[in-house]
Amino acid sequence: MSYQTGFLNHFATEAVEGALPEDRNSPQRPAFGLYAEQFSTSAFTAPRVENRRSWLYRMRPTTAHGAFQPYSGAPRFAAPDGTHTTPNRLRWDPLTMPDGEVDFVDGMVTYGGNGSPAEGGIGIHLYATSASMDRRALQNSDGEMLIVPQTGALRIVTELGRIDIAPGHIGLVPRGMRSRVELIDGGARGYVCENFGEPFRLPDLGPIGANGLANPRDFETPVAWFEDRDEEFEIVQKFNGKLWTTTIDHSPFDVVAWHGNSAPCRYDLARFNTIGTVSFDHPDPSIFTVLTSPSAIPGTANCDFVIFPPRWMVAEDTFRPPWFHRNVMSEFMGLIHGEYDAKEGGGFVPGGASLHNQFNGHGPDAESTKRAMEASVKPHKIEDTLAFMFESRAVIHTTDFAMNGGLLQSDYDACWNGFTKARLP
Ligand SMILES: O=C(O)Cc1cc(O)ccc1O
Ligand SMILES: [Fe+2]
Repeated sequence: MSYQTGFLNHFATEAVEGALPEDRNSPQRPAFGLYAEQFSTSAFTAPRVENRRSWLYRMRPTTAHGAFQPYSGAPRFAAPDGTHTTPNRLRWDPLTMPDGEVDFVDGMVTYGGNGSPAEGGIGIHLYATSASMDRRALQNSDGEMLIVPQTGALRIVTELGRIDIAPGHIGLVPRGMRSRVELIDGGARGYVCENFGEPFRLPDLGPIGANGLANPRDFETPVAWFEDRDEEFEIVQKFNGKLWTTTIDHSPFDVVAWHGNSAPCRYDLARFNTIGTVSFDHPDPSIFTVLTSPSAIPGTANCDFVIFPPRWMVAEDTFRPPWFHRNVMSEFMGLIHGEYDAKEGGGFVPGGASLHNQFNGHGPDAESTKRAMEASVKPHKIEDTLAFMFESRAVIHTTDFAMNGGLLQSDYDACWNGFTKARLP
């Protein structure tokens, strides 16, 4: 597998020499009879710094297909309808692996979301899959997909090339781009943030300076790759919250060359340059932001993707775990491996998830609080752990599966029982 490095670069790549026009985007007759197609994930007139588009040179135009029909698979891949929205703190056990052959599309399970593909917002999904997608592709017209594997490595075949992601990596597929998810080493499970808002980008660094957090050069975008297969392929399209299907008589992965800045990429979270306090107090978790999707309100994200990676804790005279907290932003968390430092009492396990919706109090469980208050604050390395958060400006609505699917823990609130009352002088 070959990659080009950099975040949002203007890349140029060809799988066959001479396929990529050098001097213009749309020659009268592209090389070898290829067809030029512009793929736009921003409005044509978006400011240059926001403008995202690529030019694809493919064996057949994407237009050659019949009408899409409603798709009847993927029974749990559907936005919440608003009837299960709750202020309660929620925590879930991991998904069980499916019986039989279930691919990435049919194995998607929506837990929550907010907004809509038209107005922005996010969809939050977990997946459990036992089979590679074969002769079919997913086109998500509603949102960009941030894929966070928890077990099992994935090969994501996209129109612009292939990326491999194992647990500890993330993959990012642009809105509207076709992709196929293949399993590299058997069954796989993980999380997906579907971003209806502004595409993810690196956060500003402010006083941190020109370097740090996720560095642009650690993002990897595939080189052009195509397959020449004259067989039936199904295209499953997510469009305005619903799934549709159509069939074409060839592989949609027939892009021989492309150039541009709207492209899939992967990132190894181990490359994250984690920054924290070297004096006192626990910084706000925004210090751990990998990628952000801004809203129209400055500094108030449609979605922040935040990680809690291995790191040194050195703060003095400080309560080191996450503090107790009520937040205008809503917080959905997952755990890739290890233990999260605010939940040492157990219950938040790899593959599981939690939701702390807008303004509902949360923070370290009683066990973590006790340990942190009694600990001697010597330098201590938090190791073998990787948690993350999808943080969003609007309430996260939950689905029927999230509330009644058998994985919701009934006793989550109890992790905050037993705090002794302060004794005043
Ligand atoms: O566990 C959480 O809820 C996420 C979180 C982490 C942190 O370090 C500080 C605040 C916060 O909300
Ligand atoms: Fe929080």
